[in-house]
Amino acid sequence: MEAAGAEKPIYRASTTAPVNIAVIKYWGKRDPKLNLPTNSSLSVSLDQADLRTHTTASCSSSYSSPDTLTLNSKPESLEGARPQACLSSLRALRSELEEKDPSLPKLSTLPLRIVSSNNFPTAAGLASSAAGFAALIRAIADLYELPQDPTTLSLIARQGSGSACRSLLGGYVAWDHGTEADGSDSKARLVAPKSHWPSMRALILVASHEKKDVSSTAGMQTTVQTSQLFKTRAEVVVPAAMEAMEKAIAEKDFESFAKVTMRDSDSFHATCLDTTPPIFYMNDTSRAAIRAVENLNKRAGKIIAAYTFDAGPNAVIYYLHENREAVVGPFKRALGEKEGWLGQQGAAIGYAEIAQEDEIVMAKLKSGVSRVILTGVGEGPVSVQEHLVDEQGNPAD
Ligand SMILES: Nc1ncnc2c1ncn2[C@@H]1O[C@H](COP(=O)(O)OP(=O)(O)OP(=O)(O)O)[C@@H](O)[C@H]1O
Ligand SMILES: C[C@@](O)(CCOP(=O)(O)OP(=O)(O)O)CC(=O)O
Repeated sequence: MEAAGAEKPIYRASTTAPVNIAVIKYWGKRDPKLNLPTNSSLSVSLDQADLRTHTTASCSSSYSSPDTLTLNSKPESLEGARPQACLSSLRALRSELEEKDPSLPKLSTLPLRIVSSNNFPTAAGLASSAAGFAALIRAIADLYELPQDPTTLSLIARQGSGSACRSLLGGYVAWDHGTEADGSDSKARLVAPKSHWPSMRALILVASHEKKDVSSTAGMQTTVQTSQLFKTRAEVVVPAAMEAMEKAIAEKDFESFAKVTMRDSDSFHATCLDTTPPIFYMNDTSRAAIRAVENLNKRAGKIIAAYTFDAGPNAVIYYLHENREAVVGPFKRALGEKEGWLGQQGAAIGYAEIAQEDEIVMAKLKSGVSRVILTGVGEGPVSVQEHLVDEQGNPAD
């Protein structure tokens, strides 16, 4: 935290936070108010060089109430129960510090001015809420100089958006569902840091920039209420998948990682289809991506790519760096004219021939994919000195 200006100081702290894409999906709440999940989940935090939220939290007695959030240059409400739960938990932790040490400035009593920017489309199924809430919590925790570790802070982020708790850590991250009624054991856990398995990559085929029609929050509530498959998924399918996934990560066994990833995505979307009324997050473009991945695995004679889909049609395809030509090459041939290939990773990959069996699916992808993102496993939130609020307390350009 740093303070600018003497009389009425502007206190500021800034952070970036990663997007995470789950390989075992969170879907269903056992307690909607505390945002407690029915099942555990596991994700990969992605490289912030490619996808990140940058947030500055500031407070000052020169600000007027209420607290404000500016997201991508537009005002965003903080009035909902979820952001309010996060803000009051963080203020309570700061006021504990202030009570213990009366010499500390009483930041917990000052209005907050938060400015944030996502370098990717917001609310298009690219987990913006996860990176967004993780950055919000981390930036305010840094502003308040809270001593709590990321796992403890994940308890707060979870109340903003469930998947956000996993973005407080880098690498391979689990969110244990926990069993306590108050949610005190429902938090993020580091399964393995990025350094354990740094060669994991992700090719994201952005199939939609549109805001989705059924939000994750609403969709999972309807699934809990109406799906018959849901109970088996939560009680049988996911616990077995979590065990298999943790083993696959520990052993850096990509084939197992991929099998579990694809099966879990299929299981989650089957549960959505089993909801009344049914929820369709995947579209023809998504299904073409599945076929393309199946075909390239068949050609390789082993599993070298794994698809997964969140609550939207975008495909995330995990693969290892050593297989980049075989996995990404055919997509580059078909989608080379789309935005997203110019970065270091995309430029290094050659154009592979499109196999005959891929011609139809690649044509579908060509018409349905708007851009690609090449990224990989990354680190957790990082404190930065670049502030989005200037020394006078105004949003910086
Ligand atoms: N940088 C940010 N800071 C604070 N809140 C954010 C930020 N970015 C996104 N959000 C919040 O998250 C909301 C979008 O969440 P939503 O769940 O609809 O989409 P998504 O996260 O992209 O998709 P999904 O979670 O299903 O993958 C935004 O409307 C906003 O309220
Ligand atoms: C399909 C998912 O991406 C669902 C994410 O749901 P959210 O975390 O957005 O839901 P809320 O807790 O209601 O905010 C799967 C996942 O990320 O695990």
